[in-house]
Amino acid sequence: ANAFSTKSPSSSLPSTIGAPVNNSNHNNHNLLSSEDINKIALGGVAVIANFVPSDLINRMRKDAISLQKNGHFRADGLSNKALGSRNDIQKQGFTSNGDRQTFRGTSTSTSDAGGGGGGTNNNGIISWYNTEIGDYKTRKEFDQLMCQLRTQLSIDLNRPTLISDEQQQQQQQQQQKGSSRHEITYNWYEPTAKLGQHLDEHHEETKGPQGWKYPTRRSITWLVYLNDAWTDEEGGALRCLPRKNQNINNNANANANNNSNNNNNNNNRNYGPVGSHEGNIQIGWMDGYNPVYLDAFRDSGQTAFNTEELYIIPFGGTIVLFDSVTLPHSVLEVTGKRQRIAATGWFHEDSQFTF
Ligand SMILES: O=C(O)CCC(=O)C(=O)O
Ligand SMILES: [Fe+2]
Repeated sequence: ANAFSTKSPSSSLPSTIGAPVNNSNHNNHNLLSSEDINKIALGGVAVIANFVPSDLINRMRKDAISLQKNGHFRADGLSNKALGSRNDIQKQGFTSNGDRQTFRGTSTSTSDAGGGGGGTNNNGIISWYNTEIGDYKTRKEFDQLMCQLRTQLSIDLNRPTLISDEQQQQQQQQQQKGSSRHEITYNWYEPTAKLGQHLDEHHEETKGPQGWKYPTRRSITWLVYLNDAWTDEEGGALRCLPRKNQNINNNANANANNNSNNNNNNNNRNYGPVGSHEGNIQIGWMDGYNPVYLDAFRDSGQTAFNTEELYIIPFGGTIVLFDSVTLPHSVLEVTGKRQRIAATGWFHEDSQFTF
């Protein structure tokens, strides 16, 4: 299958606020089916095999390997706040063998899950767009595919600020510097490396004063695996805990009506889209009338009880997409002999200062 082929929207959705919309005017950038869009909108995980052509995957893998050889990756893990700044690799105790290593596309991050090495060169050029290292042409080609994807997500998920500064971004890209609104990285796991369970972004409300500090925050996470095939036995699966029973047939009214049935019918407990939209400051999702933030360890956070478990094998060419706030996930230990290589990134949208 050609990753660039147009897929037509199939199902129609209830038009609740913030629900994904079927817009017939976006055929030029229709990389995802409406089924995939619905999964992302409703707290699930979209997984598409062979999304990126194998020729491009092979060139990206070679690029990552050459950047690794030339010392452009940095050990990078999940920071422990008790140990101080996450940028202090030594304090945090990250190692190249035990932790993820990152070749970063930006130096800015609003989240614990990000941060890490690389960033910009002396001219302020983001590493991904640095023409002087590795295979810039290939990284640029991939970047263009991801920009197309972001445009579709912005329209179909009804998250306008995913692309609202498009013009500014284009200017920045012309200067080959990249944009802080799109983090784009290579990630590298040596055998025995793993990554603990985390969320890529947190609800503004659970971050306290920090929550309103940055103009943008992560909105959509994307992962593209670069491994030449991969087997279960090699470990390194992506473990996800998506919301259970994402049910697109339930609209806001069904939500209210069925609320009293919660005890009898747990399967139909959660309704409505996840993420940021009008009047909803980026909750994980609504459980009846209660917002579920997922950051249970934070004062204002809550736990989601109604999740299922999903394991994704990091097979070359596969793309994985999910809402950055909603999905707890981890990378299981790489048990085989090969390195696990991926391109990963985050599309940003505006932080919500008022509601
Ligand atoms: O590589 C993966 O499958 C996931 C990586 C991840 O969760 C992250 O970098 O935040
Ligand atoms: Fe993550």
